[in-house]
Amino acid sequence: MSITSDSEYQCIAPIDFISMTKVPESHTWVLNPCDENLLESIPTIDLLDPNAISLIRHACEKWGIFHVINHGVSSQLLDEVELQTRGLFSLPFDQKLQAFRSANSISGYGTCRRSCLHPKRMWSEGFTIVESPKQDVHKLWPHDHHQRNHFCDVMVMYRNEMNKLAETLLDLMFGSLGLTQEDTKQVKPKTGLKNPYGPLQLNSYPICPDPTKAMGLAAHTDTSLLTLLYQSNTPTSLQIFKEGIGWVPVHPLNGALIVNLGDLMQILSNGRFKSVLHRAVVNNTHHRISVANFYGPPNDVKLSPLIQLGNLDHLPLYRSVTWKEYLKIKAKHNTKALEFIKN
Ligand SMILES: O=C(O)CCC(=O)C(=O)O
Ligand SMILES: [Fe+2]
Repeated sequence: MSITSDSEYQCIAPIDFISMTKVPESHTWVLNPCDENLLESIPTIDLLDPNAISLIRHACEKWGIFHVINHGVSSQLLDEVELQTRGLFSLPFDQKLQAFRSANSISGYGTCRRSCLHPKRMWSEGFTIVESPKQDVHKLWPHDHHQRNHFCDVMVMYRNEMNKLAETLLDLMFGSLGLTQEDTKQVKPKTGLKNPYGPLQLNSYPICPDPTKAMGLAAHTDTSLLTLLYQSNTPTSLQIFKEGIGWVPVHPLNGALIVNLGDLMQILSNGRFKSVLHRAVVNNTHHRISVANFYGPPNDVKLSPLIQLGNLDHLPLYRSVTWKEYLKIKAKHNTKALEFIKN
């Protein structure tokens, strides 16, 4: 496994959102809204653009997030991933609970792992795939082996495509800092391992009777090196926090994938690239889904700012940590975690 178990987090079961006609007290948040009329928007990078490398560097320094187009992942595969994800979350609630994740595991059905860090619950449910999804999927469709096999095949294919794309993007990002593939090879997942990559997270945001009072996914940064996110073409839900502006909406862009930087990238780049604070809100007309592929190094590789290489010639801002150690710090300090490994 390339990630720690979630014993640091308490497992909290979702509720049956379909049966809710109002937002219960347990799920009521006070939201500081986002200005939907903002003209600012995240950059879009065309991977076929000859200037892609410098555009990526600019996007990573200024935004920590961008849309990527001409990424080489087929629209048929993206459509199928959305269809399968919708199929899973449309199962009866009792059926989904059969695959409820246990206290010492990450995989399966449940609420966002960070739910227990907040006094109120979120308006979302998730399904996490760490190694093979086979066991959990068996609990969801016990009598339909065709459906089970198809779901697993689609998700495995998608993960492979995402990890290939993440690798390409990582080379471009590191390359833009003057780092070579040799410099960075130890922080990349190792294909020889049983399960070299981070988890795949399927997110579902059911229709909400009062979106002004509910939170889909609370503000957080990802711990990964980078996250590749697919979002359904439903009303805008993802928002990022930009210093000096506030919450900026990330509108769906047909065929594009979202690339967002995680804390490990901020550490490796010695703060040159920023991990992005983001959250998801909900709506009262459409069931939204998103699929996040968290890409990162093997669990036990020590990561420190790559200052002696490339053109990161400053004192290291962060001490070295493994992904596993950092997840423990994150479970305790959430969005303040990076402060705790500052030199
Ligand atoms: O649903 C989204 O747009 C965001 C998902 C996300 O941030 C996550 O899974 O970490
Ligand atoms: Fe995230």
